[in-house]
Amino acid sequence: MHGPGWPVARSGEVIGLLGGSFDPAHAGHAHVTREALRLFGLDRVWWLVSPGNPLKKQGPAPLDRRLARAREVMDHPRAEVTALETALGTRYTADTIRALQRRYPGVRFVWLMGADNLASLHLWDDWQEIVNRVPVGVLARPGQRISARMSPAARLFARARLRGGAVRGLGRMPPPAWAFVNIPMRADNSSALRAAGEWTVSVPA
Ligand SMILES: Nc1ncnc2c1ncn2[C@@H]1O[C@H](COP(=O)(O)OP(=O)(O)OP(=O)(O)O)[C@@H](O)[C@H]1O
Ligand SMILES: O=C(O)c1ccc[n+]([C@@H]2O[C@H](COP(=O)([O-])O)[C@@H](O)[C@H]2O)c1
Repeated sequence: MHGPGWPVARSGEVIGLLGGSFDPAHAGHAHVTREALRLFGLDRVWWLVSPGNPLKKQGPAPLDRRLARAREVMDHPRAEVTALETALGTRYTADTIRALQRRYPGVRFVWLMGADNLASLHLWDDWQEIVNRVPVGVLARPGQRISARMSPAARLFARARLRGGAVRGLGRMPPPAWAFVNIPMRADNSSALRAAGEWTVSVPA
């Protein structure tokens, strides 16, 4: 049983987790979510709208505002926008995954991310534990394919990489298992939207 506000998942379901600042959410996030649902054999995807990326110095826009925008952008029956990290009181991904596995026993979680995050995964707290706890699905992003494939994480876990048709079974593979998919890429990014003044960090009066 989960209290109000906790997304529902049945035992045995495969749930992709897309963590991010979503400051603001954009069509690139929605695109990678649809591709992940299609390619990795996922039942659903939950967006984890972060209280704040632990590696970023500047805090993001208020959570409620980011959640509202994310819900406008992501409209899919099998995708859900959540503030789970705020509810769980976690900020680091390893802590979030441990907490979700405790709260949802029997549910299979898959960590999803763009190629830029694979390139810097080795800087995350307990990053090897993340890869050893859940399968990881990586989606191509412009300018990041080579840095991601040459990254410390890709090298250390080279033997755990799935290829070809095996990628479809990612969610049911025992970790460590990861896949990189060469989807049609979209250049959307939140930094550009902030720089263009389309998303101001200050709270509206
Ligand atoms: N266009 C995109 N293609 C592939 N992956 C993406 C794309 N945009 C975002 N992602 C992935 O979605 C997740 C959340 O991204 P995030 O909220 O940081 O957006 P962002 O556009 O990367 O933001 P910023 O420009 O502020 O760094 C990350 O794993 C990121 O790699
Ligand atoms: O756990 C960490 O050390 C860690 C370091 C950097 C980023 N992350 C997570 O990576 C996801 C993408 O972050 P961002 O800010 O690039 O959208 C988000 O869920 C962050 O919490 C996690």
